[in-house]
Amino acid sequence: MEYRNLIGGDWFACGTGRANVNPSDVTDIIGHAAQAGEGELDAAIAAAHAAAPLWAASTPQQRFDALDFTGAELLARKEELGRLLSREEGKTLAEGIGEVARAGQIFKFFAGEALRQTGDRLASVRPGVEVEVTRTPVGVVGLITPWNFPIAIPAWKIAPALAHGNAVVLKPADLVPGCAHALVEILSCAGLPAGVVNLVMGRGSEIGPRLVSDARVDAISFTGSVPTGRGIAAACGAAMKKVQLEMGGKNPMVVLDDADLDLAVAACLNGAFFSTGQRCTASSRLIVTEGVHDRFVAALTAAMRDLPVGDALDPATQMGPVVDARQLEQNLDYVEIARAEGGTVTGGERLVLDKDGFYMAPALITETTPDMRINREEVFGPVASVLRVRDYDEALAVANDTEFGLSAGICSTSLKHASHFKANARAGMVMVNLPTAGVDYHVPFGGTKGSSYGAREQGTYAAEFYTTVKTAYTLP
Ligand SMILES: NC(=O)C1=CN([C@@H]2O[C@H](COP(=O)(O)OP(=O)(O)OC[C@H]3O[C@@H](n4cnc5c(N)ncnc54)[C@H](OP(=O)(O)O)[C@@H]3O)[C@@H](O)[C@H]2O)C=CC1
Ligand SMILES: O=C(O)CCC(=O)C(=O)O
Repeated sequence: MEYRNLIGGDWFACGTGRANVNPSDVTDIIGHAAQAGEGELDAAIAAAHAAAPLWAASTPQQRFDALDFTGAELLARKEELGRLLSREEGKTLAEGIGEVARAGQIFKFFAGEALRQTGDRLASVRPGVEVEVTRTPVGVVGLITPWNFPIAIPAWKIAPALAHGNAVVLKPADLVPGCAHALVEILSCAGLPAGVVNLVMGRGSEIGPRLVSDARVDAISFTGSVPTGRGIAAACGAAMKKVQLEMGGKNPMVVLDDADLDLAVAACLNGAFFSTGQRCTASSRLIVTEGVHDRFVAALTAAMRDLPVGDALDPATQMGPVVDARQLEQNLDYVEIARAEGGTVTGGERLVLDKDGFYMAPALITETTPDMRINREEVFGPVASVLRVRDYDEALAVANDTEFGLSAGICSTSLKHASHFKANARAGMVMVNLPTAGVDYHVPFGGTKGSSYGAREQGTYAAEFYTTVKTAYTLP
C-alpha cells in the first residue's frame, strides 16, 4: 500500500516512501508513506489558506453532512480499520476496533456540534444599541498528532476544527501513516471543498517547525512529548499564535484500605498496562495505603502474570508489543534505572516470541519512594511503580507531588475521601473507582501543570480553541 499526501484535493506521492513496520512482526511491511518536504508543506498550507474562507462560509447543514458521513463510514468500517490500527501501532485488536469506533462517535458528536452553533444577543448598557457575541472560525489550523492513538487523536482535532468552520493541515506521527491516510481518504469523499483538509506526512523535526512558524497558519493543536510541546509553545508565543498542547502524564492511582480489592486490581491492571501502557493517561504511580499494600501487590502481580502478551492481531492477546525499538529500549532502560534506585522489579524483561516484534513483559516496581526517577519521569510503556503510604492524607500529597497533572484516580468505598480527592487532586481529570485512562468522547479532555497548555480539547469545550469570539455593536 502506498500512502500519499493530500494537498488541495489531489493526492501526491512525494519523496521516497518510508516503510510502515508492524511492531508485532517486523518482517511485515504494511505500506510506504510519502515524505513531504518544504515544497509540499508550502503547497498544503497555501491550499488550506485558500479554502478556509469557503469553509468558514459553509452552512451548518454542509458541516453536519461532511462530519456525519465521516462518522458513519468509520463506524461501518471499524473492523477493517481497527485491524490496520492494531497492525501498525500494536494495540490489541479489541482496542484497535474500539478506537476506530470512538473516532466515528467523535465525528458524529461534532456533526451535532455543527448544528448547535451558539451565540448571545444582549442589551447594551447604552440606550438603543444592540450587542451580539458570536464565534467565528480561527482560519487555518495545523494539527500535529502522536502515534499512540493514531485515529482517535486526529479525529478529535479534525472534527471540531471542521465543525467550527476551519481548514486544516494534518501532520500525523511518522510511525502510523496508515490510519491518518485512511481517515483523510474518507474525509476526501465527504463533500468538503478541496483544500479544507490536507495531509502532509514527513519527518516532524523537519516539516513540524515550518508548519508551526508559517504565518498563514493561525493556530496549532499538538499532542506528543513534553520537549516537542515546549518548543512549539515557544514558537507560537513568539508569533502570538493560538496554541493547544497535550503532553505527558505521571498519573497517580490511589488505593485505600477500604477499596474493593478486585475492582482496584482490575482498574490498575487496565490503567497501567492496557494499550501497552502507551497512554498519556496511564496509571504509572500506584499509591497504596499500608493496610492493603501487600494484598494489593500480590493480587496485581498475579493478574499481570495472567496477561497474555503477543501479536496484536491474535485474539488471545491482551497486551500487544511496544510501538518501536526506540520506545522498547527506553522502557527497558527505565526498568533498570528503577532497579538501580532500589526498587524491587517484577516482570519488565524483553520477551522473545515466535514473531520478531518489540515485546516486553509488564513491569511492576515496588518499594519505591516519591523522589526516584521512576516516580517523576514519564516512561510511556507498561511500567508502573507502587508507593506505600500511611493514610489518605499522605496518599493525596504524594499524588500531587508531580510536575504533571493530567489524570488522577482513587479506589475507595469512602464517599468522604472520594469527594475530597475529586476536589483536591491537582489534575484535569479525576476518576473514582475507574482506571485513570479511557475517557468519554463527549466531554472535555486535558490536564493541569506540565501536562497541558491552552484550551481544553473535546466536547462542547473544543469551541474555545477552534473559534474566536467576536463582539458586535449595532445602532439600528
Ligand atoms: N502524551 C502523549 O499522548 C504522547 C507522549 N509521547 C511521549 O513522547 C515520547 C517520544 O515520542 P515521539 O513520538 O517521538 O513524540 P514527539 O513529541 O516527538 O512526536 C509527536 C508529534 O510531533 C511531531 N514532531 C516531532 N518533532 C517536531 C518538531 N520539532 N516540531 C513539530 N512537530 C514535531 C512528530 O512527528 P514525527 O513522528 O514525524 O517525529 C509527531 O507527529 C514518548 O516516549 C512519550 O514519552 C509520545 C506520544 C504521545
Ligand atoms: O485514555 C484515553 O482514553 C486517552 C488517552 C490519550 O489521549 C493519550 O494517551 O494521548
